Amino acid sequence: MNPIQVGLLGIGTVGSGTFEVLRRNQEEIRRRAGRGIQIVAVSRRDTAAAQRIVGDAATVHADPFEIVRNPAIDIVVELIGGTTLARELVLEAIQRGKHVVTANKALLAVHGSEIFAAARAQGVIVAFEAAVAGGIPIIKALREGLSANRIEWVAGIINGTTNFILSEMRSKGLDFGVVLQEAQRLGYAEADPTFDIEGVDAAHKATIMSAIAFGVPVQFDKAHVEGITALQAVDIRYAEQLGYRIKLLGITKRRGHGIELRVHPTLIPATRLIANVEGAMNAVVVHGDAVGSTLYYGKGAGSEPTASAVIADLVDVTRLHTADPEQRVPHLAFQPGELHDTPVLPISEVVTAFYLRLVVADKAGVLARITGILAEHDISIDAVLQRESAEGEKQTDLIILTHNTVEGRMSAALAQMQALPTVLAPIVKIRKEELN
Ligand SMILES: NC(=O)c1ccc[n+]([C@@H]2O[C@H](COP(=O)([O-])OP(=O)(O)OC[C@H]3O[C@@H](n4cnc5c(N)ncnc54)[C@H](O)[C@@H]3O)[C@@H](O)[C@H]2O)c1
Ligand SMILES: N[C@@H](CCO)C(=O)O
Ligand code: NA
Repeated sequence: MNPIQVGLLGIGTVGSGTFEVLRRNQEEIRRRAGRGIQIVAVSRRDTAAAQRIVGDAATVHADPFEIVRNPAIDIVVELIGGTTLARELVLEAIQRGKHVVTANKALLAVHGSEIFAAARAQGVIVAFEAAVAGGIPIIKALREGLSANRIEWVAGIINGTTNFILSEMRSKGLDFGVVLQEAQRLGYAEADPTFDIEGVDAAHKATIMSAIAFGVPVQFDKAHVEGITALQAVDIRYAEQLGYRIKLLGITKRRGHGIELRVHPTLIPATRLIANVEGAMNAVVVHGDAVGSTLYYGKGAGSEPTASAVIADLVDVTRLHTADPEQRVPHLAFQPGELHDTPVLPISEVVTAFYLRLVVADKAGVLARITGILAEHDISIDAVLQRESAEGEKQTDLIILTHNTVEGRMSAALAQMQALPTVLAPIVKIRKEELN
């Protein structure tokens, strides 16, 4: 049988890795897929650069629509990124009956419902393993391996750039800006690194996992998103003294009648495996009612690790494209007619424990006043640490770990504490999860 014909839109970090791994392992991949997989056309604005990568193995196009409109192409691989042009290209490819493989989490988190509906109508596959946690087969695990379970929660380090930054800051005492530049040089960071450091990229990925875990539509606009730019070195140190590490986590959880969907810096016990995931590595914990907690670890970014997921999708599509669409794994794991409209809860209804750091006047009665306010709001304390403040004499850093509470209640208590004349600086609040 002739090899299946693939067109690559975008041949940058992930595209060039995809081309190289497919070339290097073509025989192994053919034996698995039952048919060769061949990239026959690529698109990049800088056509000379693309030509240098592909030689005479594929045609090079400045205009990606030339590939989408080429009737000889069976599968379009979208590796351009962004949500405007990528959306147009993907929708047109689907309209023309082509299967799509994409690594574009932003596109799916924002336009996923439209794209999956279009794909269903045309009977084509949209595969996206590379979009979440790069090379880790987490989509496969959630959609297929864990399908017996009622999934309770998913929590992951799903942005390599920020984990790399947090790790380097903690272990080498390096400055935020220096580490970010290194992450960009290594090809981990998004074209616009604010997406990484402000938590948006992790929220895109958490949104996709939430949809697949709970059988709800993708709804990025409902996610609560905080990044790491406000995080201070002093809190990383205090957290360590209390036996915790701070990680940027993407979390989605069942809670009563709703779902929590949030990204924020989080204290996690230093003894958890996931607390020891360093550098650009990713890790995701999935908790199912039958299986308990399972952990998936590996490279979530970079050229060949991400290519590994793109090519796994190409193999799936090659095996399945002739199958009856009813026999395929549904895009969002649940049958399209079986998605529920379970609401995503506002952050005020989310339940977590908290780390608080207050800079207070070093006077008798201050601690009692603060613990009193927490008690008035029915928030119970887990641990208290008092340290000499770097801010100056007659000031003390007061670090409080609380037990679980509803965020709205904590916000009310914080407002009251912040108004005390003995509280001398903005109170730092970081959420804490036990992940057990
Ligand atoms: N880099 C990673 O580690 C990684 C990991 C997982 C997912 N992703 C996702 O994969 C996608 C690609 O990321 P990347 O890191 O390879 O990006 P990149 O910037 O290295 O490559 C993008 C490519 O698209 C091409 N391109 C952009 N606009 C174009 C246009 N109008 N016409 C033709 N070509 C155009 C660029 O020339 C470039 O070759 C993004 O959606 C990204 O979020 C990246
Ligand atoms: N910018 C992303 C790439 C992988 O999606 C990261 O740092 O994890
Ligand atoms: Na993946």
